[in-house]
Amino acid sequence: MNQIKAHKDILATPKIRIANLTKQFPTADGLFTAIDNISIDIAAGTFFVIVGPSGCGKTTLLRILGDLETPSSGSVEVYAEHPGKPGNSMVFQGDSIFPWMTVWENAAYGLKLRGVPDAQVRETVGHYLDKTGLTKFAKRYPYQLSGGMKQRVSIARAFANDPEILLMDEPFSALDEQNKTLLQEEILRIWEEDKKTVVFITHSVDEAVTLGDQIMVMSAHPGKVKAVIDVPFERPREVFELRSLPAYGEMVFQIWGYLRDEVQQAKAQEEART
Ligand SMILES: Nc1ncnc2c1ncn2[C@@H]1O[C@H](COP(=O)(O)OP(=O)(O)OP(=O)(O)O)[C@@H](O)[C@H]1O
Repeated sequence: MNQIKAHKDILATPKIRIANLTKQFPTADGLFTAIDNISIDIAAGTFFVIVGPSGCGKTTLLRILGDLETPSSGSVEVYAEHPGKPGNSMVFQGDSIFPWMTVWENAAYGLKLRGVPDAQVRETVGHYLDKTGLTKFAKRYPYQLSGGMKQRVSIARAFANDPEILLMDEPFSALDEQNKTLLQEEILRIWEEDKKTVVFITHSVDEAVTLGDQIMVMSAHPGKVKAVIDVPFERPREVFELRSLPAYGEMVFQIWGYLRDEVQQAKAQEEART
């Protein structure tokens, strides 16, 4: 269980504190180090994006933040501002909504689970279905939805749940380019409302620069922090406007500079294994 701190400690501390975090998995060949001594503080209200080559430990880190894995050593602390609210909500790539529930029921799931009064559930779910363009589809089941719409349900559910932190693992990676851009615009708009602390994994440097306040580049296995870069672009952001700025292209180029060697190293590691 992540350590949750009381409100009085919050002003003096970041929202998420990762300290000397290492994760090893037992394998047939001995211990495999997926994450190697990562330390980072994430301030409240930061849209924090993680990029790194395949297999560098991004998902493992997110799963530890989400209490789905335990650290081998070191610690992860999430500072709770509203005790009683859920610690985190996760959005994964691909299908992560319940196929037997309607859009509305899926979005309301977290709130109902913790006994939020019906009127408040109606208001909150109505708000996020509206924000994600799903109001008309509230009574549909997932099999009646496109991939982009299913991801919208997942996002509506995560925001409606109102967690301390939002964890997103490549939520748009399975979508086509147009849908991806639309969802990036939507998430920017929704996030702008209450600026929750988000940790977001992506393989796309463009997506990282479009969405993020800070970008952490991880090294190839074993996963370490290679660089943490502040993204200076003002908010609210418009995706196309932002992408037309020369400074945007320069930033993408800079992040690629950090990432390129790591991607090559990860490829070489993979080839050595096969
Ligand atoms: N339960 C496990 N047992 C053994 N090894 C594991 C386990 N979970 C993950 N790993 C290994 O740890 C490393 C990091 O995995 P992880 O899924 O966190 O990487 P990733 O950066 O998210 O990769 P990708 O970008 O391809 O999704 C990989 O080499 C993976 O095979």
